[in-house]
Amino acid sequence: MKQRGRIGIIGGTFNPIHLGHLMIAERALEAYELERVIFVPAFQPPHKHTDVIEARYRYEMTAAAIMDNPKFTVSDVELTRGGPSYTVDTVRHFHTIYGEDVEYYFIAGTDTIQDLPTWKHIDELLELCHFIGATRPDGTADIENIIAYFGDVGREKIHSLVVPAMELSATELRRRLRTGQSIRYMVPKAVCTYIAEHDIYL
Ligand SMILES: Nc1ncnc2c1ncn2[C@@H]1O[C@H](COP(=O)(O)OP(=O)(O)OP(=O)(O)O)[C@@H](O)[C@H]1O
Ligand SMILES: O=C(O)c1ccc[n+]([C@@H]2O[C@H](COP(=O)([O-])O)[C@@H](O)[C@H]2O)c1
Repeated sequence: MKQRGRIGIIGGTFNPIHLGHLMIAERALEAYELERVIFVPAFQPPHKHTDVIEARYRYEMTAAAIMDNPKFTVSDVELTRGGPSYTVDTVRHFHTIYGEDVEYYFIAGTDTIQDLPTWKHIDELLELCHFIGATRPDGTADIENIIAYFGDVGREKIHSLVVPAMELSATELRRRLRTGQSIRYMVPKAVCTYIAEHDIYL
């Protein structure tokens, strides 16, 4: 039987995108032999309601961040769709575009994986894609409870990936920017330049 191609998807608010996101995408690509990873900035992240800048800026920063990696691409599907950015709608969209010969791996931090039981149409979503939970140094590294919660499907579809601990978050970056501190070496140079040129995070 022909082996199905594998595509990674990393969804996020990317407010702003940082080296933690890029590192987990690269590690997932390598560990799961993904052909490429699609970065999908959320238009309206379902679980985040405050302190989110306009989607266009977050999309453009993401495009700038991945520019030098031919295996990384960015999709505007959630911006175009508008409304709350439910992952099930996004993965359905990719299934429609690329057909059934592709397996999808949604890449996330373990903090995100902890919330999976509350996601829209999670049972359908677990049929449509795998999840890779990259360890995050915030006490949410153990996702065994979530894997067990979903039983056989959880054991088949949710995977834990140990990655180097990077104590980086967009929250911390926004805090640093607002207090005039440096974010150099925490985001790609192109993202530093973009933020400086667009006067965002004032
Ligand atoms: N340092 C990190 N290590 C591992 N995973 C991360 C890291 N930073 C973010 N992620 C994961 O990347 C995905 C997208 O993250 P998101 O855009 O919400 O960034 P964030 O840094 O968590 O943002 P914020 O601090 O605003 O909540 C999430 O699944 C998150 O868990
Ligand atoms: O589909 C859902 O119900 C759902 C609920 C919470 C988060 N998500 C997705 O998970 C990704 C990470 O979300 P966040 O809020 O940590 O940036 C992003 O792509 C969100 O759209 C999706």
